[in-house]
Amino acid sequence: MSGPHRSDGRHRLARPRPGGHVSPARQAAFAVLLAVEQDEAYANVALQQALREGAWSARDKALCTGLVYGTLQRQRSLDALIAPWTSRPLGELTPAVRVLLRMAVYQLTFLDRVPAYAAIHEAVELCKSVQPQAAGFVNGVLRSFARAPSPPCERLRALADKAADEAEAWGIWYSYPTWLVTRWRAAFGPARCERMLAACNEEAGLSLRVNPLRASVDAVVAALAAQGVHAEPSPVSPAGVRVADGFAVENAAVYRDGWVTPQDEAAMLVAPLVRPAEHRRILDMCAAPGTKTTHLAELQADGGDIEACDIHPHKLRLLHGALRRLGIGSVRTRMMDARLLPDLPGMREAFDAVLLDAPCSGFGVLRHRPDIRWRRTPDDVTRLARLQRELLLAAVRLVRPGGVIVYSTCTLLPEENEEVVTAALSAAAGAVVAEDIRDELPPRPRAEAVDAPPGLYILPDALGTDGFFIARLRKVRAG
Ligand SMILES: C[S@@+](CC[C@H](N)C(=O)[O-])C[C@H]1O[C@@H](n2cnc3c(N)ncnc32)[C@H](O)[C@@H]1O
Repeated sequence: MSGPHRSDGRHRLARPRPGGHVSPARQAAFAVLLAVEQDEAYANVALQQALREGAWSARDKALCTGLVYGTLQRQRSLDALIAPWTSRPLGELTPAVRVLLRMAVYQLTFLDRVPAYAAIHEAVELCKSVQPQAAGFVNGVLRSFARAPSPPCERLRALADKAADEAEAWGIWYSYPTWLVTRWRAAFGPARCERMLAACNEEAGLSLRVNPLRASVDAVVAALAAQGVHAEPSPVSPAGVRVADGFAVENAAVYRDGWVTPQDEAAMLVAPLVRPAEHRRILDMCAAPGTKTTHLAELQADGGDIEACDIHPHKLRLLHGALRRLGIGSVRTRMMDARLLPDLPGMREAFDAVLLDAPCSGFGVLRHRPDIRWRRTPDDVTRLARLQRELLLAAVRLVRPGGVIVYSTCTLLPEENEEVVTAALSAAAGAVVAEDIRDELPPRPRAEAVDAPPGLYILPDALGTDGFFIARLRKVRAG
């Protein structure tokens, strides 16, 4: 393979080899951030790969993760803070120097427990190992930054106050692209928008969905307690368990033995709305890596008939692994563009229920994917909305009269959500109608869900979960 990209999105990480002492956490964080900056690596994939490659203490793992996610998340704020201290615009520096400055200024600004000398010294040592001629420059910028009289947060506030308008000011202060702030303000109102901006910068907790084929919520809580891990039933989903920070679930028996699947609690609300117990033949159109497919099968006690489709073979392999681990036998998989499914023989109106958990811009999962905010553009949103409309129209052709379609995304833009469903309702000319799903939600999300007819949102500031949009349509006549 010639370039840095591989078909599964994984990356070759070039580790720097500094001469002076640099903690393994900072070395690895730098390698991941550089891969994101210069090779457009996905941060979560590159980070997982880096963490798999070493024997990590829990402390180093947490520091590395915090540095990668924090630096990416706060990138706009950091760039604004750094700009006054460099003679050249940041965009003209090499990716390595840009990343080193951001990583160090992130520590100097947002991490109270990291001493300034450690952040600066290790940035300079790392610089010597990758671009020695720039080490003096990095040292000078960081020392001047650290010596400035006012605290960095005050300086950031002053920079935000100078912005042209409130959306730009929040973009600098909370570190988001202005276009996204503008759209959230328009969709959810200024007060809610500001709460969402703050919430998506919080660290995500770990939640697990319990596989009822193998265990109960109480049994999982007890098994974890026996290992000294605090867990408690989720207040959001009856299938969920919240687990204490820092728990490495992939190494735990409850995971290996198929008792649990890591899943955000808002995502756990989607599959029950398909009403799997009432619908035997279900199509999951965009299924991989299968977190919701397996939930559907669990809710059918593995006694239904589920077809799971996805366009990407490497993601379908993850789904196959999940089926094996969870002991599920009622799911068949198919690799293809789901928009073409209605053209296959025997597929038209063949399903009692269809789940379309559509590919989307992902702005509801910023806590897990902080780099998305810089990666996605308004053009991506327009392109995704077109794909979503086409997929939903295919879903209408695939479900039988009387059956249901659940449409969900983990993004928070009307263009990809209520506008997609509204367009499908009008294109279907009365063949499908929207259903009110609020009363079928568990009590906490029922109280917190925000109406966005023909669907609803679970917003990320409400329950400490990711943000989701969910709508359900029922086919009332053939068409
Ligand atoms: C939001 S993810 C699905 C997540 C999955 N439902 C889960 O809970 O694990 C969207 C998926 O759609 C797939 N996809 C994108 N375009 C597609 C298409 N035209 N047909 C089928 N799958 C597609 C992507 O590969 C991705 O796995």
